[in-house]
Amino acid sequence: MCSLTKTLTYLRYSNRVLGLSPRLYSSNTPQYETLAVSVPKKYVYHVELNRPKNFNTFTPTMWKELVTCFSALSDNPECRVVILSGQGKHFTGGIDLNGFVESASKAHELSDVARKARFLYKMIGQYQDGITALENCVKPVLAVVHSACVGAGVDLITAADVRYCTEEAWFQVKEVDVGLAADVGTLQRLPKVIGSTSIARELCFTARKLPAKEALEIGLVSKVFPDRDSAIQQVLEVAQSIASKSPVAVQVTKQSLIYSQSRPTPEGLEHIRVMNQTMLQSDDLTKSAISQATKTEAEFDDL
Ligand SMILES: CC/C=C\C=C\CC(=O)SCCNC(=O)CCNC(=O)[C@H](O)C(C)(C)COP(=O)(O)OP(=O)(O)OC[C@H]1O[C@@H](n2cnc3c(N)ncnc32)[C@H](O)[C@@H]1OP(=O)(O)O
Repeated sequence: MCSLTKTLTYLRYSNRVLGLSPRLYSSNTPQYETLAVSVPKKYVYHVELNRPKNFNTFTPTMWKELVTCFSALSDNPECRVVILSGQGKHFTGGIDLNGFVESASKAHELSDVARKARFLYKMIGQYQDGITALENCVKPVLAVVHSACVGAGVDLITAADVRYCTEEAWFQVKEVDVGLAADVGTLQRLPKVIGSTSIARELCFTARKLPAKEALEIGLVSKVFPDRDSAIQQVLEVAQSIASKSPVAVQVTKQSLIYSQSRPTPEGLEHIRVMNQTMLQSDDLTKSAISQATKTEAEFDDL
């Protein structure tokens, strides 16, 4: 082996062992089996569902990796905003039906109803955690959907902060068609996201395909782009704009929105009051004020 090949082999090996990838904007990009993480711009992380040959369907590994990945990004001071998209033909075809049948059939190996129930209760909880990981991540998550977003995909994107899609994208709350009541978030989040229980219930009961145009009309997505590349490019600009602002202000804003979405207003007000009795003392406040007054860009410390 020539010395250059040896060096490259060593670098690839040490990066893999250390969980690092040689990226320009960060020294901190762990890789996963079902998710690809990159850092396209400073402070902007891109998470891609990475099972393109299987339409990015959700496997037991993917549910677990969503938790690990979004929890790591939440804790990563170099990350200020996350873009979530899918590789390949579709954003996602939902849960991997073969894997799901296999996992669920493990319950049937148990002889007693209480033990079967406990097994399934745990499994559903683990899957719910994979979706809720997006909400628990204090950095804003911007989802970009192209082509199909089926079943678990809708659960996933309704836990994101902002949603965008391409013109040929479509959404389907498919669960009733496969004999399930959706149980990892759509029933709880979709009505709040679109602000219409009537439309949400119609979509959940009928499992009809919702095209991009209608998704925009009902407020499921903020904007529709011609194709995936232009969508990612434009959303990258939104992400950079968010990343340029005080991470204290942005992250506490997300925490307050999430906390308040399922609580009465007085509780939300108390929560932000307690948060801001500390956060208003941050240097970010002064830096932002100076930047606004002088029309200059502020540099904020990592958070
Ligand atoms: C505790 C429970 C937690 C979560 C539960 C979540 C529930 C769900 O996610 S419900 C939704 C489940 N998904 C589906 O029902 C997928 C339905 N499939 C489709 O809509 C389409 O196949 C497609 C994903 C949009 C892809 O369309 P297209 O590009 O036209 O390819 P096809 O020819 O339809 O499919 C090719 C091949 O892929 C198989 N396949 C598609 N999706 C899945 C899947 N989710 N799991 C397993 N296999 C899937 C499809 O059956 C075809 O297989 P062949 O053997 O080639 O026929």
